[in-house]
Amino acid sequence: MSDFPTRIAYAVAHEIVDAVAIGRQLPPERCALQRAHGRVLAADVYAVLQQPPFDNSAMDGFALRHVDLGGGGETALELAGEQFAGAALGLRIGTGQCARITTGAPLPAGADTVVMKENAAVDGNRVRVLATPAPGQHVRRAGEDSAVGDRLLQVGDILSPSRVALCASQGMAELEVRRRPTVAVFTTGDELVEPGLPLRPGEIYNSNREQLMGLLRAEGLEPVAWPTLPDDPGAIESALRHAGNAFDLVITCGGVSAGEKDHVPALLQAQGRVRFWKVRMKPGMPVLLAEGGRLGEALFLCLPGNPVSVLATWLTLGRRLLDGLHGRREPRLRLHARLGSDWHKRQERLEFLRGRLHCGEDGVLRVEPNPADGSHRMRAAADSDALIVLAEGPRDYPAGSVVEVLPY
Ligand SMILES: Nc1nc2c(c(=O)[nH]1)N[C@H]1C(S)=C(S)[C@@H](COP(=O)(O)OP(=O)(O)OC[C@H]3O[C@@H](n4cnc5c(N)ncnc54)[C@H](O)[C@@H]3O)O[C@H]1N2
Ligand code: MOO
Repeated sequence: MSDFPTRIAYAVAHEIVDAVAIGRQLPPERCALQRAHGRVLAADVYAVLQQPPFDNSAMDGFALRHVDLGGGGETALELAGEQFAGAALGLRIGTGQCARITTGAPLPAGADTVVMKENAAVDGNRVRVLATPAPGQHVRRAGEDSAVGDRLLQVGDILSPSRVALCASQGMAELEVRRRPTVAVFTTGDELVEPGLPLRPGEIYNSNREQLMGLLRAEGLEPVAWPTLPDDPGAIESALRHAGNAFDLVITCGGVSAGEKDHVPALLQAQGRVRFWKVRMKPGMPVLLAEGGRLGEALFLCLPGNPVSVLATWLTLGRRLLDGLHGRREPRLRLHARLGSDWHKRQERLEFLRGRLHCGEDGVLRVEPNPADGSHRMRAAADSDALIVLAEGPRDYPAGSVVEVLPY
C-alpha cells in the first residue's frame, strides 16, 4: 500500500494541487509599473484620485452655458478665450460667452456643456451654435469613473494591460505583486539527443524541453533548462537535490511511469513527500506531484515523457498549480464547444483529445477532434489549438455534443 493518493480522479488531483499551492503562496514584492504586466496583485488597489480628476471635454469644440442657448434655433455666443488640454488657465464663462476647448481640457468655470466644432461656426469672436447640444453633453464629469477610496482591483487579480493602465491613471509607479516562482526544467532519458546533433539508432531528439519552456514562458515565467539527465538514479538524485534547494518549482519530464528506467517516483517516495502519483486521465496518467523533503524546499511536478502528455499535464495541472502559488483570484476562462464529429472513447478514463477550434457566424464554438490520439502524436498536437476534455465515464460522444476545451 502506498501512503499517498494514487490513480485518483482528475477532480481530486485538482483539489490536491489547490491544497498544496495554498500552503505555498509566493511572497509579495514591489514591482515597477512597467514590469507589472501579467503579474498577480498581492494587495488591493484603492483609488487615491477621483477619475476623471476634473470636469473635462469629450470633444474638440466650444464650452458653453446651456441656459444661453435658445430653444432649438441657432445662437451666437461671444468667444471669451481658449482652454486646451494641459494646465488649467482659470477661465470663467459668463452669460452669452463660450470658450474654445479641446478633448480632455478642463471645463472652464461657468460652462456646463460642449458643442463639437462640427456643429458650430466661428466668425471673428462670435461662435454660432448650429445644432443645440443636450444639457451637459460632451462633458466628462469629475469622479464619474471612480471616487477616492474606491477599491479598483483586488488581491489575486491578473494585471491585464487595462489594469496596469488603471494603476497608471492613479499615478502609481510601483505595484505590490506576487513573486513569480523560479522554475527548473529537467528532461530525462538515455534516448534523448539535442536538436542539431547527430542521432544514432534508437535515439530521438529532445522535443519536450522546448515544448515545456514555451509553455512556461507563455505564463510569464523564466524557466531554467538543465542539461538532460541520463536514466541513472545517482545522477538524477544529485541534480534534483541541487535544483530542489535552489528553485521554487522543479519540473521533470519522463521516467515517471513503470519501466525499469523510471527512477523519479522511487526517488521522490524515498526522499520527498509524494502528494499524488497517477491520475485517471489519458494522456498524462503517470503524472506525480511531490514536496521535496530531503531533496529541498521545492515542489516537484513530474510529467510523463510522451510529448502530448507533457502538453496535457501542464495545461491541466501545472497551470493550476502556478495559479494557486500566485494566489490568482479569477479562474481561467472555461470554454465549451460543440464536437465537430462523433468520438468514441476506447475506455472510461477521462481523455484529452487534440482539436481545432473555430467559431462560425452563428456564434457557436466548434471543435474538430484530430483522429491521431496517441500521446506520441506530436504532429496532431501541432495541427491543433485546443485540448478537448472528455469526462470520465461516458464513452460515446455524438457530433454536436458540448465538451470543455482548453485552447493552447
Ligand atoms: N507498463 C506500463 N508502461 C507504461 C505505462 C504504465 O502505466 N505501465 N504508462 C504509459 C504512459 S500512459 C505514459 S504517458 C508513459 C510515460 O512514461 P514516462 O513518464 O516514464 O516517460 P518515458 O518512459 O521516459 O518516456 C515516454 C515516451 O516519451 C519519450 N520522451 C521522453 N522524454 C522525451 C523528450 N524530452 N522529448 C521527446 N520525447 C521524449 C520517450 O522516448 C518515450 O517514447 O509510459 C507508458 N508506459
Ligand atoms: O497517459 Mo500516457 O500520457 O497515455 O501517454
